[in-house]
Amino acid sequence: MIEMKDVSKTYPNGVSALNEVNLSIEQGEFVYVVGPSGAGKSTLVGMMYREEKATGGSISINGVYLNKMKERKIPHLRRDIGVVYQDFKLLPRLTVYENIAFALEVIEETPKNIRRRVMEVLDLVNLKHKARHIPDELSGGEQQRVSIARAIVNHPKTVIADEPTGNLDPETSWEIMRIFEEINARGTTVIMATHSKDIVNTMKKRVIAVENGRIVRDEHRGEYGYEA
Ligand SMILES: Nc1ncnc2c1ncn2[C@@H]1O[C@H](COP(=O)(O)OP(=O)(O)OP(=O)(O)O)[C@@H](O)[C@H]1O
Repeated sequence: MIEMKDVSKTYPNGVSALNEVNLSIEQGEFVYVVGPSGAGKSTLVGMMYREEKATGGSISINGVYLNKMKERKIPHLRRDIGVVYQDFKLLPRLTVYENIAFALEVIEETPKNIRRRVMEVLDLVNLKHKARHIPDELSGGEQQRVSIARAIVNHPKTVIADEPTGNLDPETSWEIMRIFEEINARGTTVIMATHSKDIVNTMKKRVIAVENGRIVRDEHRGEYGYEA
């Protein structure tokens, strides 16, 4: 469960990006975060994995309070939260296999378990045949599938995605969304900031709308609510 109580964020330059936000997300939910450009979506989801630190209020994930967390504990937190970015953030010199295995090597999994688990997630995203390729040899959609595989390889309880289809064409975006649906169906919480009206309106999930750093709407089976 993720809980935010009166969470605010003012950046060092004085920009107030979030204002006393309250929200609660249960394990296993699928939540879209929508809103105009600059509304505070990235700031909101970034605070859930301590990419951004709140300047007011409290955030907890499964009972762990993120704003009190010491910097050295952050890698530990990230083991339980998978993150997917708009621009994939794959390591360019490593193969697909190595990009995914890396997350398991740092926690000193046995080579046998690493191999089994990497092949399992590659199978889930349908990319076993590209295991030995480097990111540059893949399409955008394939690179995003690798980054999703990397995000879930540790069996995180939560996956946070910040505009994961922002760089992809509509058809490829739907392939990516089917993978997120599958991940969510297995019990993982999925929280996704997006500008995709089509996806939000078709999928009928919980929708949280942010405007000027405040939550202005929180609906189950919600709509995008803005022009695309
Ligand atoms: N590192 C930063 N330093 C200062 N201001 C920032 C920083 N990051 C974001 N902001 C400001 O905070 C506000 C919220 O930005 P944020 O990126 O969270 O919005 P967003 O809804 O994700 O926008 P977009 O849809 O364009 O990605 C904006 O006014 C933005 O300019």
